[in-house]
Amino acid sequence: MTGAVLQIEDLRVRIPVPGGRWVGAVDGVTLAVGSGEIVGLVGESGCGKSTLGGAVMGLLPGGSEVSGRVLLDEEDLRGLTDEQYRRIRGDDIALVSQDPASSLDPTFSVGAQVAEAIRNHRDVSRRAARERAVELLGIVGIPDPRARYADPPHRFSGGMKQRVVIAAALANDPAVLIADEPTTALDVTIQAQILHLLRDLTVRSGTGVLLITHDLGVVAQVCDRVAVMYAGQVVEQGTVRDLFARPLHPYTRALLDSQPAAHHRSGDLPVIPGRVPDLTEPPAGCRFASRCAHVHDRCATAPPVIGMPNGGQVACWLHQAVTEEVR
Ligand SMILES: Nc1ncnc2c1ncn2[C@@H]1O[C@H](COP(=O)(O)OP(=O)(O)OP(=O)(O)O)[C@@H](O)[C@H]1O
Repeated sequence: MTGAVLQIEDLRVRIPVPGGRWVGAVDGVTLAVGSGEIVGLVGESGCGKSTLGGAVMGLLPGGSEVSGRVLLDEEDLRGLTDEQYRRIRGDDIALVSQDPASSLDPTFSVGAQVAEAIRNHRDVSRRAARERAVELLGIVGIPDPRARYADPPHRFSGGMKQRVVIAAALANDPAVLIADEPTTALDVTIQAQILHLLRDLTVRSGTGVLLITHDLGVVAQVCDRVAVMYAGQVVEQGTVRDLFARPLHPYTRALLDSQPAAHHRSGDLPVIPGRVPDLTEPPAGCRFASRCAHVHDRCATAPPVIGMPNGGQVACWLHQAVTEEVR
């Protein structure tokens, strides 16, 4: 993609674990997010989604080894010092995570926290930051924001807290927002409101969003494109419309078939028979082979990434005859 605000190229992340071993949590991921675009990153627990988000945010477990490139507006973030990273975090790149309560300081008012997010990165007066914070609280749908400015987080519901977190994250118009399961802790109706809020705000500001979720229902609601991650690798990516209408990878199909029905509790995880392989010793060849109904001798060799005529990509031998290899 040209003009991507976030371009991830052949990213690999290894995390050290006891016994001198390494978890290859992200293994050769290439992915782009355009301005104002929402790209869903889906997969079961343990597939490396949060580690990928952490690599973009510069927030990985100590001792992790990273290779590949993470370009933010064409600048490679991988060479940044901790201090440089601290400066761009909350400014050029921002994070909204699952639990709004842990993102907010219980001892400060919500308004002060949004104002601080502004003053950490902008040389503005307290008064100007306060006015902007009131405005932002209004934009994210906090009723009567001037009156609620001084209230501490515990006076807000989970959904309202997440709105405050979004206000703080978008305070400085970041180029990229990493939203890691932003609605998993919320009930279904509130979930939809928060997702639509994110969609409206980021499309309007041109912020590119990487939306990490295990829930394809969330992807269907707000994403433009989606990347399906399995065992540290992206196995399929494409537009939401194409991928839902015609999933190509057997893992994508299994994920779609396993999504909890609408009446189930929100936050339920998909259930696919078998489990994600141990990423300290990933299998050679296709990593989904042991769970795949279409497994074949050739799956003992890692499949190529194949470009489809509609612009999508899939890493599966089933489609090799269809078009050309991308890499
Ligand atoms: N701090 C850590 N120390 C050791 N291993 C880790 C650490 N963080 C992640 N991992 C491992 O990296 C792999 C990918 O984990 P990650 O949390 O990125 O996956 P995920 O898809 O985001 O899962 P979830 O949806 O449960 O958050 C897993 O095998 C996990 O055990």
